[in-house]
Amino acid sequence: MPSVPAQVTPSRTAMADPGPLHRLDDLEAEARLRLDPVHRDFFAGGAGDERTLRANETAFDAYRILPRVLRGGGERDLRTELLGETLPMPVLVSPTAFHRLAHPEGEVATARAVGAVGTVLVVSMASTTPIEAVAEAIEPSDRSARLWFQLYPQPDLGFTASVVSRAEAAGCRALVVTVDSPVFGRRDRDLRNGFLDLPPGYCCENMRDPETGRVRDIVMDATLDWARIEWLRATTRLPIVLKGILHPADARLAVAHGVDAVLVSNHGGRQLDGVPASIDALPAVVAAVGGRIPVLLDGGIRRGTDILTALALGAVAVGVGRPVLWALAARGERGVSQLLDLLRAELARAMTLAGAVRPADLTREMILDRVPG
Ligand SMILES: Cc1cc2nc3c(=O)[nH]c(=O)nc-3n(C[C@H](O)[C@H](O)[C@H](O)COP(=O)(O)O)c2cc1C
Ligand SMILES: CCCCC(=O)C(=O)O
Repeated sequence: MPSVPAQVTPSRTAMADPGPLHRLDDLEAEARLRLDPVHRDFFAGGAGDERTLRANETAFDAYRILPRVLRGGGERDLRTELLGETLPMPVLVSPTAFHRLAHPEGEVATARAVGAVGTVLVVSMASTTPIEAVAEAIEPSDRSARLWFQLYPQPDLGFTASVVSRAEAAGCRALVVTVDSPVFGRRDRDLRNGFLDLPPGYCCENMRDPETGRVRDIVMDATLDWARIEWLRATTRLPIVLKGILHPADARLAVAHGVDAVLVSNHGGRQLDGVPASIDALPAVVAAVGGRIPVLLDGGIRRGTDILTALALGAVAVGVGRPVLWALAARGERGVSQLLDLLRAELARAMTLAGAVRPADLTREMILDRVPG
């Protein structure tokens, strides 16, 4: 397998205290200074012409918040019920691969930071730290991160079952099955950069064969179908979240197959270019599901007002992907905590200004859509 060409050596000297974080955007700028440009392109990039990647963020421009006033309420309460648990806020960390390319402490640093706020970290199947080590890193804390495990179902059912068992044994509380990747998206930046595999010394630790210790490649399986979801349903007692639902008909099928939640996502614009921005696909999925299971969303969430918009349009919670990688690369564990604190503070302020005390107070009528730019 080709390794990554040597590029700049990111500066990893002892980080001075980066100070407070005022804007999420600052993290990306700081990360750019520290990351190998090839890895930065892998994190930042999308498929094809990156139309969907851009749309994920810009689509929020077409929505306006119609606030209510004189509703009082004092302190905001961001607590969110999801899959039988109470999260401190409606924000999850979406699964992203290869955190050790962002920071030497990788997924362990991410998990500790997520633990500090006690929300959900969806650990990628393509994590560069084994799920057991991620779980151990957060064990001693009383405000632990809740770990969910993201799965690319593999054609080898025995191996898939063994990965699911590992996730269960490590204490993961849900299985997030990615269904938008029957084949890998075509990503021009990575092709140009020759980034086809992890550099020496890193691997997808969750792909280690329990018997041989050999690390398998992740297979994007074009035979994946609803029968395999039924098989998974019968294989695990963990709640199953389908990640990568965009079509309302698929959302209805998800409900019919006993899935516990759907995550409206286009994989951060990295799979099929030309699909709608996640926020634009959300309302039809919410309508199709009709409250029977929770609907989550990721893609382009960068501000508290983006979270507010998604919740008002019917999402129960949202995920963030790239911002976590920028935070990790820029400031390590502290950066990820600062990012989550910033999103929480921005959401609380936006809710206060919009007259909502709790997420449940955010309703469809508070959003005007198709506002011309
Ligand atoms: C560098 C990178 C790696 C990703 N790796 C995975 C992955 O391993 N599994 C997965 O289901 N989604 C993966 N995703 C998609 C994210 O879970 C999420 O859907 C997306 O990043 C959300 O959009 P955002 O980056 O605009 O927040 C990845 C995204 C990025 C940017
Ligand atoms: C095999 C790694 C998959 C990571 C991924 O899902 C992505 O880059 O979007």
